[in-house]
Amino acid sequence: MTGQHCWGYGEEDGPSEWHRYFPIAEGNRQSPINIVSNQAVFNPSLKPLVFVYDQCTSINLSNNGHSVMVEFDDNDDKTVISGGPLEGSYRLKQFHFHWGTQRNSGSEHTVDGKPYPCELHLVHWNARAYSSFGEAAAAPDGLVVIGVFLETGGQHPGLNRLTDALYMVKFKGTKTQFDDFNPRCLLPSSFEYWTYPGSLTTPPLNESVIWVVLKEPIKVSEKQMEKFRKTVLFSGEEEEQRVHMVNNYRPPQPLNGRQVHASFK
Ligand SMILES: NS(=O)(=O)c1cccc(F)c1F
Ligand SMILES: [Zn+2]
Repeated sequence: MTGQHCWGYGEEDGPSEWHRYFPIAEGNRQSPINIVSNQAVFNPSLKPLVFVYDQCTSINLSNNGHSVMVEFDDNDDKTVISGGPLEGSYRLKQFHFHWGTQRNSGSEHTVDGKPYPCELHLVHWNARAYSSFGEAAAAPDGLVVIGVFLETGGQHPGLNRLTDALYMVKFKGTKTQFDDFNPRCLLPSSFEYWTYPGSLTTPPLNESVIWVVLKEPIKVSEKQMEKFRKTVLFSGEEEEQRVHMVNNYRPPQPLNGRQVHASFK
């Protein structure tokens, strides 16, 4: 493990080892967490979430060795979220996923101890207060990540364009053009959510994220989940070992007295 370049999800370099190079791993506002639904406090002052995604410009789909990610043009306020617990709007930078080997593990957040097979993260940054994503990622109110649970059920038509393109980003460090993908199709019908102050769930684990986890999962088919599990690798094309990208999730971290708020009763 050398600095921010080399960490993973294996025995030697996985979540239990991250504290060696990223001591904030043992901080007091780490993510993910287990959400205990009957301890979440309904906060009537929380506003509805507003997703302004219609003018979004997706750029590429890539495999960064930790997840598969779709990046967006964030040079202006075309694609933002506002409302909810937020002051002002936050710009969409990228979305990515975390998943397991079968349906009883894979998500990062859990609800009453229950994991989902996959979790989508839509990463936004505070472009009003900071001049770059990097600067925002170092600030306590710099980032907002929307967490969406994926549950297995019927096929999700909107996800097919992505799962059909995964073969293009099989290896770590590969990317492919990916235009005109509007992530609104990956949102559930209800925008009810839990929210709490937390961190990135991967190194550098900055404690700069306002988490907004949607209660309603979206349904994807087992076949679509299998595409994630069987197509993309942690390893690069030049590496000897071919290791499927699975179980790229950090387990829940101590709440350390944080309050989880609910937008709903
Ligand atoms: N898993 S995660 O959503 O916390 C995350 C991961 C990498 C970079 C980020 F900006 C980020 F938000
Ligand atoms: Zn994530």
